[in-house]
Amino acid sequence: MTHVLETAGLCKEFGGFRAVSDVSLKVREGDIHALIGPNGAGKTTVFNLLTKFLQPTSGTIVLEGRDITGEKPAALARQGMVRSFQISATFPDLTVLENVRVALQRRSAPTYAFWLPGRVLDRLNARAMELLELVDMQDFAQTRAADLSYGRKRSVEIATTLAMEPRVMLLDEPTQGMGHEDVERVTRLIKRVSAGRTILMVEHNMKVVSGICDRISVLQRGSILAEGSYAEVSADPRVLEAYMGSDDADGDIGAGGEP
Ligand SMILES: Nc1ncnc2c1ncn2[C@@H]1O[C@H](COP(=O)(O)OP(=O)(O)OP(=O)(O)O)[C@@H](O)[C@H]1O
Repeated sequence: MTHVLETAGLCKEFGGFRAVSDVSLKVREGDIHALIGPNGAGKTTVFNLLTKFLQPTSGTIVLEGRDITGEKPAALARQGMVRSFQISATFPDLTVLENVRVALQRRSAPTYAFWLPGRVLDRLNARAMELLELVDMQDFAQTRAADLSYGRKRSVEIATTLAMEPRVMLLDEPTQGMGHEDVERVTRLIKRVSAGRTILMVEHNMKVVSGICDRISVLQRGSILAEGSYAEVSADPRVLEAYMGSDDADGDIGAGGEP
């Protein structure tokens, strides 16, 4: 089994406080891998380390065999790892199609071009429509991004992330703040766009995790407590104990969470 993303002994200290401690994470190629854990466990910090928003105190991060520990965030996208929802914010006054086209343009011509030949624009529009179809947003192509519901905005963000052609996609709480219908729609969407790529996501909603994730790493107090399938980690007494007394209502792994 090939590991597309691997950390070894990853640590992050803030002042004297160790938020992430000796995390060795192995993400298998093609998996949807979830990072879960009670509030304050260190999920966001690990995510920020992986995407280079934070520099580790010690440890290494290897992407597809290359050590990326010292890389800048922007360099990662060129190397095939893209984080959604942070760098791919939508432009509210542009239409959905224009938003995806801008993302495609950024990928194909990083230097700003004022004018594009018609045939280039046609090609970008055709590809943008393909991506919108992939996320079920083709009927909203001419809608202003600002006029979309929250869940549909996130679908557009997934399309703009896909425009970067990521082999590894990092999703930071993709269903956070969504109603039941949007959660189901975005969950289906993540499953669909996972074809041919690897996804690592921080997710609190256990229905989403149990429904689509192949492998789960459970963090507690900065360290990996357990790893495995949902069935394995949800049956692990240490995991149940870690969630016990946590105010992480959605993440109450002990409350079941079958798809
Ligand atoms: N910049 C910082 N400075 C100091 N402490 C920090 C900083 N960022 C995070 N921490 C601390 O590190 C620990 C882990 O935080 P982190 O946000 O990574 O947890 P989390 O698992 O993502 O939590 P949540 O589920 O609540 O988002 C917490 O105790 C937090 O207070």
